Formats: sequence, structure tokens, C-alpha cells
Amino acid sequence: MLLRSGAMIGGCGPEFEPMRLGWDDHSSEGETDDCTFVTTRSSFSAEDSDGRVENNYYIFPSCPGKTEAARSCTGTVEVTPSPLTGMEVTPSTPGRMEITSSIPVKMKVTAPPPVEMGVTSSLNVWLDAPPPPPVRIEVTEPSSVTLTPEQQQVLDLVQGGKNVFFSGPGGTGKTVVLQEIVKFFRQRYNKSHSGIFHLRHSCECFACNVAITAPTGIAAIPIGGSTLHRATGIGIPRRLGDFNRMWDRPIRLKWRNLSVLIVDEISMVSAELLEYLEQTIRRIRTEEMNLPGEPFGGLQVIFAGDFFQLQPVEVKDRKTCGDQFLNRGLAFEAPAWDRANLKTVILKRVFRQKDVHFVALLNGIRTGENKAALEEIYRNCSRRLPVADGILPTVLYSRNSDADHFNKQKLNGLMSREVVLNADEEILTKEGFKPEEERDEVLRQVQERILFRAEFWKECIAPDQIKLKTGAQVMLLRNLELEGNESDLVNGSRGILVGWKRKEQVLHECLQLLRGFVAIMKMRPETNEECKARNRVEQQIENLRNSAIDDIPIVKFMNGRRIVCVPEKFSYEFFNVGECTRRQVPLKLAWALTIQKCQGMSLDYVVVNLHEIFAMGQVYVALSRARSMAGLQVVGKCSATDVKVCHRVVEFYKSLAANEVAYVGKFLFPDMKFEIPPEEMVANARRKVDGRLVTGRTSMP
Ligand SMILES: Nc1ncnc2c1ncn2[C@@H]1O[C@H](COP(=O)(O)OP(=O)(O)OP(=O)(O)O)[C@@H](O)[C@H]1O
Repeated sequence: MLLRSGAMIGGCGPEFEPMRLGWDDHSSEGETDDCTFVTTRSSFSAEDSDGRVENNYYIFPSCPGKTEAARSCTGTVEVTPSPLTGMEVTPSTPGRMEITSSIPVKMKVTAPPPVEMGVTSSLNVWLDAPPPPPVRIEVTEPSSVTLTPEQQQVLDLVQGGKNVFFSGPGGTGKTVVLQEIVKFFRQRYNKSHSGIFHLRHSCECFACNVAITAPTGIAAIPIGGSTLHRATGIGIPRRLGDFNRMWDRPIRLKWRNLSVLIVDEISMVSAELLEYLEQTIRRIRTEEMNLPGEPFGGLQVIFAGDFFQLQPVEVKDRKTCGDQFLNRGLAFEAPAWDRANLKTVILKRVFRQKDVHFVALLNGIRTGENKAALEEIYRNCSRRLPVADGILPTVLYSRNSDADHFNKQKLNGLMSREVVLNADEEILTKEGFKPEEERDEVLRQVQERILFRAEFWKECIAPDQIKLKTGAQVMLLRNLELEGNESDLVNGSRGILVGWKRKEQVLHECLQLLRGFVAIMKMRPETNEECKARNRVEQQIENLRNSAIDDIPIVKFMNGRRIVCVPEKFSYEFFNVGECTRRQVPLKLAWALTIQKCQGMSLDYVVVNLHEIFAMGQVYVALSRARSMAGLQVVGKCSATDVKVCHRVVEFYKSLAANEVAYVGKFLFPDMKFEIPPEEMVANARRKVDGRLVTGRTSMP
């Protein structure tokens, strides 16, 4: 992409001359105002010669104050998205350039056309030119909506410091209200983050005070959050011991300092997960801050979601040992829900669909009260949807296998070369940390057998083999960037495969990028963003070096980002046994999606396949994604009796309507302990000493 006229690049650093470049563009792109970036000319770039600039530059946005000593020249600046992390500069609106990532952007600077109007390509001409004022890089906030009185009531309760649960059918604006809540907390905690977690003093910045979470990446994007598993640092728990990860020092300090916990799509959080999280958070905060054991350690908790929608997926295989985490129950069945003393608001006005009749039909399916509703939707929506401008409707299936079959068919229809990507898999036994001579062979074999048979190999979202072609519709399997804006690339982001790159070339570019980061570090302390980005590049280099995949796919995503999808590490650590690792490109085919993946979305054009519906809430979630009956086609046989509605949820909402709390906190599995013994939680807190995992209490500083 060519950028236009007058944007400034400042340089800094001991071994580099500071420089400022104006740029000119002969392409047809729109006008731009001046922008200020800070850049370093990395040491591997060729030096300027005879006044011409022909180099690679890395822009480090958000580093004001480094441009004062800059000098200028004119030139054409070609900004190419990094092949590694998809960094780019995009024109948001005419007249403004917006940086969409805090990660470096690779630029190619070429000399300008022949001298015009006294302007020369020599850097020196502009040496003494006064630097133009820097332009603030603006973050686009989602546009404001006017909240309805019921939505405002939620906001008022939150502002009053109450613990709140708000619910309502799909499309009633739960996510919108959460966005307003997040805005409110951003204003309250508006101090910038120093980058250091204080042990004794609280920090006033937003990120240190408010954890915005959802059980899935897709649900977390619209509210600018991260997955609950990532925020808690436990990953996807398989054993109770996995909750001990929250005692690791950085995570523990984070939870100590927090003031608010927000969880969207709470219906997908199990009672077990909520309960263990509450206990762990309470214990951490009680121990760290000497607080009496208040629920959630005194955090303000805000839960949003509709329990008539998708539920947590229970672990069915219970053959293994007693401390297995089974993800059972619904969040309101956890004793922690009861302890939290939540104020409840039920939103009633549906915004997603304008047609009140369609809304009524959907609600009849949601609660199971209108058995004829599904029939009527079949009658109206069984015809084919027209194909407009080649845009195909998204097909939703209940089962992974059906979506996979459809995707394979579409892939076979593409004429381009098929590339088979085989994952690299490895296990590392805990013994592996010891020197060879100290290994106990029998123990090692036992550990290896456990690791080879781990459920991880079949549960891992990244398959051991993926077949892809240029032109394939794909979906991302990893949260690559989750900063809460439209440029995020998250688990579930949709895109199209547009080409391939050789591994050696990607690796070479990664190394260049890393050198850029190292150069920055030599000049001044890294910012948090730079540190995160450098770690990411280091990870990519490690993953590339450990992977035998030679062709790396380039994907263009729906938000316009175009990135090289390098293999990612998908791993699971067995406490005291070792680690299973699979390295695979984080993509899957996506002509069709599963209903599970589309919770929270609004779709204009959708084909819902109701064949073999099996889970609670599935029919309702699938149909209620459609904005109108005109944009909905229903296929596949399904009768009213196949529509499953959970009676526990019906009871729960009845008790809420009657203003009773009798149903809350009554978990239905008698074998459930719901108490992690304190000595397990604390004494087994793991810490890393010299790269080895050891057990023992994590000492307080
Ligand atoms: N007060 C409001 N004014 C105008 N539009 C609104 C308002 N509240 C919500 N909407 C619109 O309604 C649609 C659905 O909102 P949202 O996604 O927040 O619903 P939801 O309850 O979270 O749905 P789901 O349960 O399916 O995730 C969006 O297009 C949103 O912009």
C-alpha cells in the first residue's frame, strides 16, 4: 500500500542517524494528514547512499517524544503488512492514517521522483526543517447507542458498585450494555499503565483494575476482552491442579490488584469452573491483601448471558483419576453464584430482529413454550436464498463432522494446488529436565505412555493434518491479537487463503524483525507493547524452527488484515508427568461453521442446517443469529421434540421472575466436592526455578 503526502517518520538510536521523512504518493489513494511515527532503521538494512533512501524501516507507533531531533526528506513510502503478524497501517477515513497495531510495521522507502518545485531527494535539504506537530493516533470507540431504561438500570447498578447478572433473549443488547459498562470503567480508571505491577500500592489504570472476559475468543472481541481461560492463566483446565497456575506470581499479582471481573456469555461457563475460580480468587486475595474472605475476594463481578443459549461442554470421559475437571453444571448452580449476591436484570426488548412476529416465534423456541413456532419458521424459510454479488450465505451445522464434510467438498471444487500441512508433535517427560544419567528409565517409560495416550491428541483444536488450497475459506484457531478492536485476529476470525510463502523466507523476515526489536532495546527500555510483540516474534521463530511445514499460508481476513499464518504451538502440560505439544498452522476450513462457533454473532445471510441437533439451546442460537426471515434459510429435518430446552434453566428463570433465589447455588452432582483443600491450592503452587518445574509454596516477596 502506498501512503500519501507529508506523513512523518522519526528515527532514533545511537548507531542510527535520527531522521524524518516526508512522503509522497503517486498512487490513487486518498489524502492523508500528517502522522508521526517513531522508527528505527534496523542494523541489517543497507546504508543510505548518495542521498537516496532505499531501506527497510520498522515503525514503532505510540512512542512520542523521539522525533524532535528528526530531519526530513521526501520519498515514497511503501508500507507492507508484516508477513508475520499482519501489522499494517491502514487509512481509516480519508485524510487520516490510523495505526492498527502496536507492533512494528515494515516499510520500504524509495527515493522520490525527479526534483519538482525546488524539492530534492537529499536528506540534507530538510535537515533544519522544523518538525511538524505530532498527530495523535486515535482509537476508534464503538459508536454510542441510547440505552433503554432496562439497559440503563444495569449500568446504574454497576456504577453503584453492585454485583450484577443481566440476561435476556438473543439480540436484547447484552453485549451493547457490556460495551457501555466497559466505557464507564475506562473513564473511571483512566490513568496510564506504568507497566509494573505494584506489590504494595494499587495501580489506577484500567487494565490493572478491570478483567473483561468471555468463555470464547469470539464472544470476547466485541467487549474488548480476552478469554476467561487466558485471563485466569489456567488455560483449559483438565485437572483441579490446573487452577494452581493462578498462584504463579504474575497471575497472582494481577488478580490481587483487580477491582472488577466481567464475564460475558456466562451460560457457557460451568458451575465447576465458576466455583473453583471463585475459591482461588478469594484465597489469593485473602492471602495477599489480608482481607476477610469475601466472595470473589471482594471483586465486583458482572455476568451477562442467556442460559437458554449454549451450555458448557461437559467432559464425558471420566475414566481417569479423581481430580479430573469435568466442567459440569451451569454457572447459577455453583455455590459461588449464591455467595456473590448478584442483582439481576432481565432485558426484554429485542433489537436484532425488527419483525415482532419473528421475535415471538424465536422466543417460543427459546423457552420451549411454543411448539408450533419451529413449524412456522420451516414454512416461511425453506426456500433457497438468492445469491447476491457472489456472496454465499454462511452455512451453520450442529456437528463438526457435517461442517467438515461440506468444507471438504468445497475444497475439492477448487482447482488450485492442494498443500498438506502435517503437524509436528512431541512429548517432553518431566524426567527430561534431568541430566541423562539421573533418569529413571522405568518412570520415563510410564510417563511417555501416559503422554502418548493423552486425550490431548484427539481433543486439540488443531488437527494433525490440514489440507488447504489458495482460495479456501478459512477460520483462525488461535487468538493472535485480542486488543478489543476491529483489527483483532481471534479464534473464529474468518478469512480467505490468498497465497503461500516458503518457510525460509518467513524465518528470514522474522529474524529481521527481531533484530529491529533488539535495536530498539539498545536505545531505550521497551514499552509493554514492544515487549509483547518481541516475545511473539521469538515464539514464531521457535515454532518455525521446530516445524517441518515448508509452505506457510497467507490469509486475508474479513477485517482486511492479511497475515502469514505461521505454525503455532498447541500444548498441554500434565502436572508432574510432562508436556504434549503439537505445532500446526492455526487454521481450519470455514465454508461452513458449527452453531457453537457463532454464538453472539448477527448474520444477514445464513443457511441453518437443523439436521441432528443435539445440544440444549442449539436450535434457538442458530435461528436467532438471523436478522430477518428474509435472510434465513432453514434446511435439515428437525421436529419440535428435537428442540431441547433445559428444565433447570426454565426453573431458574421462573425463580428469578418470582424474585426467589431458591434455585440458585444448588449444584446437582452429589459427588462434587466443590472445595479444593487449601493445602492443595497453596502448597502445590508451582514456580519455575532455573527452568525446572518444582512444587512448593510460592513465597511472598
Ligand atoms: N439500545 C439499543 N439501541 C439500538 N440498537 C441496539 C440497542 N441495544 C442493542 N442494539 C442492537 O441490537 C443488536 C444485538 O445486540 P447484542 O449483540 O448486544 O445482543 P445480545 O443480547 O448480546 O445478543 P446474543 O445473546 O445473541 O449475544 C446489535 O445490532 C445492537 O447494535
